[in-house]
Amino acid sequence: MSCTSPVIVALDFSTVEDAINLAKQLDPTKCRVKIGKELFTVTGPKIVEELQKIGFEVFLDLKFHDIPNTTAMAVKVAASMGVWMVDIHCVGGLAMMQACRNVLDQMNSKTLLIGVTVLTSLGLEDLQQLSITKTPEQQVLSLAQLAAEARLDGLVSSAQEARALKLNFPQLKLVTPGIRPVGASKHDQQRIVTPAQAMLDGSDYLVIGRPITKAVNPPQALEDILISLQ
Ligand SMILES: O=c1ccn([C@@H]2O[C@H](COP(=O)(O)O)[C@@H](O)[C@H]2O)c(=O)[nH]1
Repeated sequence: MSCTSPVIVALDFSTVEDAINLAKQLDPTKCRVKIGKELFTVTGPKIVEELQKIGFEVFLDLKFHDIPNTTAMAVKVAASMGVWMVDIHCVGGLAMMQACRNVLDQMNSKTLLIGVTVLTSLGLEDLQQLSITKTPEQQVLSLAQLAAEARLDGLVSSAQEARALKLNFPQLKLVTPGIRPVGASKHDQQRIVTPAQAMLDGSDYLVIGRPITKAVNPPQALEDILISLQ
């Protein structure tokens, strides 16, 4: 059965056992799962297969960023593993994003290609330290313009930028981490939004890690978030 829920649970774990143990508590019709750098580095591709075997659609969040050929070949391998979604950094540039789009088109792949704009852990001061004089929203919008030109399927941004992105790029799916239920710890995130507000503002997918995975009762934490969206 395919998943219609907007929630993507970030499985940020350091062992296959911990990741599978958490995934098995969740229902694949109520969320998708995301494999990030920590889990993939420790497990390699077998974790993708294991999660697919128990019914989950997988977002492989490795945020590829390299020269066009290297990035496109990495995206090709990810797509051949049957992942539902894969991401690349928009700051890799237009040619890099186009190379990734082309490789997926040549394969007739259905894997969604998503461009990371400005990480949700970054605020205005962090951008200034990087010699970026734009606000986070201005920087997100200018990277979104390039991603749209490269015909990406969507963007990773904070839900704080969702309204402006949906207005200007209605064709792009918005994947938004930095989601925090009211009262939850921010941890290392800066540009946070509640699940309900993110959906109201135009997010298509909510990436949620610690508020679910570190909860005393992870399936109940997911259920509470889904109820808050009704
Ligand atoms: O801008 C970004 C891009 C990716 N992420 C990833 O999302 C999750 C968020 O986890 P939380 O525990 O809910 O903070 C994590 O895997 C990040 O690598 C992001 O946070 N921001």
